[in-house]
Amino acid sequence: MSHAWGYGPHDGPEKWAESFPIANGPRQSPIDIVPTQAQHDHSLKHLKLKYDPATAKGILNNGHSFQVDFVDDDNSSTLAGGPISGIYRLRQFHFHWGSSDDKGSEHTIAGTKFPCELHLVHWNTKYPNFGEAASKPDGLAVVGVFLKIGSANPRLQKVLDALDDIRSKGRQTTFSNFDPKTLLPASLDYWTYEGSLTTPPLLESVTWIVLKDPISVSPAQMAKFRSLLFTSEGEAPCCMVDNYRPPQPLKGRKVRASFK
Ligand SMILES: NS(=O)(=O)c1ccc2oc(=S)[nH]c2c1
Ligand SMILES: [Zn+2]
Repeated sequence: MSHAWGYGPHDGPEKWAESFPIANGPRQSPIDIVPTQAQHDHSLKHLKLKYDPATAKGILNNGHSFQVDFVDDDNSSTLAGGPISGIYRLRQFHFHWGSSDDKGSEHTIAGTKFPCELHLVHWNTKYPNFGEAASKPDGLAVVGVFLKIGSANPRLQKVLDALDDIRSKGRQTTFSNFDPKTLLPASLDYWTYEGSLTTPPLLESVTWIVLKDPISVSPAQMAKFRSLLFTSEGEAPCCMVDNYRPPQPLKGRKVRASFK
């Protein structure tokens, strides 16, 4: 049975529970982060990000977003410290964005939406691979970064320039020698909470680490994101926009802050 899902009126987030009942689970993502309700936890460590640009492998339009994939067969590109124990390997990064600049992020801050959100996806090396880790409560750690409209961000440009080659669903091309650390803001202050994948299968296996400070993106750069298609070559083209899930119920979870 196909569990085809998307972001439209007939297959979007309001319909996902029909095929993925965990959509109504106790630790779903994203959430609205309310800074005044987040508790500063001084035991939270600094994030330790070690990324080797040589592990960048390719860039793919998967029909829901685009992702940059990394070689993850050793500990060349990893996340450690922060709220997690052990070492997590970088698997891929991708984005979520809106059809206009007033929406697009998945997490929100006291109700404020950003035009875009970056997710850097890592898996716990106590498990043999990403697929196994994705089914464990401590299997994944995703670093979320907000993008805010401002001056053009030169660090995004190599990624955006590759989008012309992957306009349609299923298109991929090589993407090498890229350090995702260049996409992070100067401050690594973060909020953290226990959540899930924000797309089906919505597995409740993610320790979320959402950075407080955004990076910039220009309106012209946002137009590049919106030039992608949800659809394959030969299908009626449908612009890839509004590929975000709205905030989900907190259900008693605590959000901790690494900063005062
Ligand atoms: N949007 S996200 O929660 O970062 C995320 C990360 C990795 C994923 O793998 C599958 S499958 N769906 C995913 C969603
Ligand atoms: Zn995501």
